[in-house]
Amino acid sequence: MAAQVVVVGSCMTDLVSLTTRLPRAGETVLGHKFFIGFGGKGANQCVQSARLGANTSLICKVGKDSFGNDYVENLKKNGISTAFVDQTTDAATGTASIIVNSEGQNVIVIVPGANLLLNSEDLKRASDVICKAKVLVCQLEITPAVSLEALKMARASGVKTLFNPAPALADLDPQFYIYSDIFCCNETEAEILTGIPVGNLEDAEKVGRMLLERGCKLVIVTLGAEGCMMISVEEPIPKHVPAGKVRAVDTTGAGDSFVGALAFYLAYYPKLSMEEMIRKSNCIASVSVQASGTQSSYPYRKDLPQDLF
Ligand SMILES: Nc1ncnc2c1ncn2[C@@H]1O[C@H](COP(=O)(O)OP(=O)(O)OP(=O)(O)O)[C@@H](O)[C@H]1O
Ligand SMILES: [K+]
Repeated sequence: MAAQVVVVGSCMTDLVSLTTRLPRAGETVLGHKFFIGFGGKGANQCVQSARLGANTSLICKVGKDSFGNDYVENLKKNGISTAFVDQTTDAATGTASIIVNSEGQNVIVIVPGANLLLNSEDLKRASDVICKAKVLVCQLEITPAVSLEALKMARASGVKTLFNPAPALADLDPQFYIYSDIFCCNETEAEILTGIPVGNLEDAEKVGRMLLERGCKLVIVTLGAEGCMMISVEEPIPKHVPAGKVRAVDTTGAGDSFVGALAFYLAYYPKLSMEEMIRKSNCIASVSVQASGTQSSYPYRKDLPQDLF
């Protein structure tokens, strides 16, 4: 079965230590808990899509090391095709070393490692899968030029492109706007890209109009508990799509849950209106904020209200 949702993006192993306080330079502190999590925006989005029932393939690079081996296992457990997951000896699997103190403050070191070695050759090897997809999803945790090339390959084959400009780059190549059918950013990314601080719906609408002018066909700005703002060339009057009220315990990874869910609806329910797809994706992301962690908080189709399908 060909993958309907193809993600070109990152895998990161999260190494999380919990301590009472953060160490100062040169200091050693004793932590009380350690755990390893699977993260990276590309993999997160792919996992959420797969858990909703999408046939998925992730195009990425990890190290030929124990973290890389474990990551491949994790993708397989989620039913994701790993045919284009490459393991390299030239760099380590991407890691995020995270220390969290009892006030919830953190310090984080990200080493992208193998993610930055994903290249044009890897895309060419996967071109058949990219060109036969319904939806291609990209972010910016790999070399941006590689993401852009993947978007161009998809566009040339009439594959819908969903681009999440995260983490944001102030000097984003303007071609990204043109090659994104759907450009989906959060408030921080919106501000870095446009210089407009987003504190409310009106600000998000201004961002949306500016990004349409830059060449996007459809812009979504996610607004946390407020849901999303959408605006498109076809429907230039901005719409607010609210999220349901829930008790949030940990919003980490909500943006990736939203993007993964949206990719699923674009691929499998193309006749739904965009507003309805966003409403359903809000529902799924709002489930993820009610559990801790990133992928560990992403819901499976069997545990969701069946009217979402
Ligand atoms: N408190 C909340 N209640 C309900 N839904 C939420 C809440 N926070 C986030 N969501 C859902 O998740 C989506 C994405 O959230 P947000 O805009 O915070 O993304 P983000 O900043 O990229 O997230 P993160 O960086 O924490 O992964 C929202 O559009 C909404 O659907
Ligand atoms: K979460």
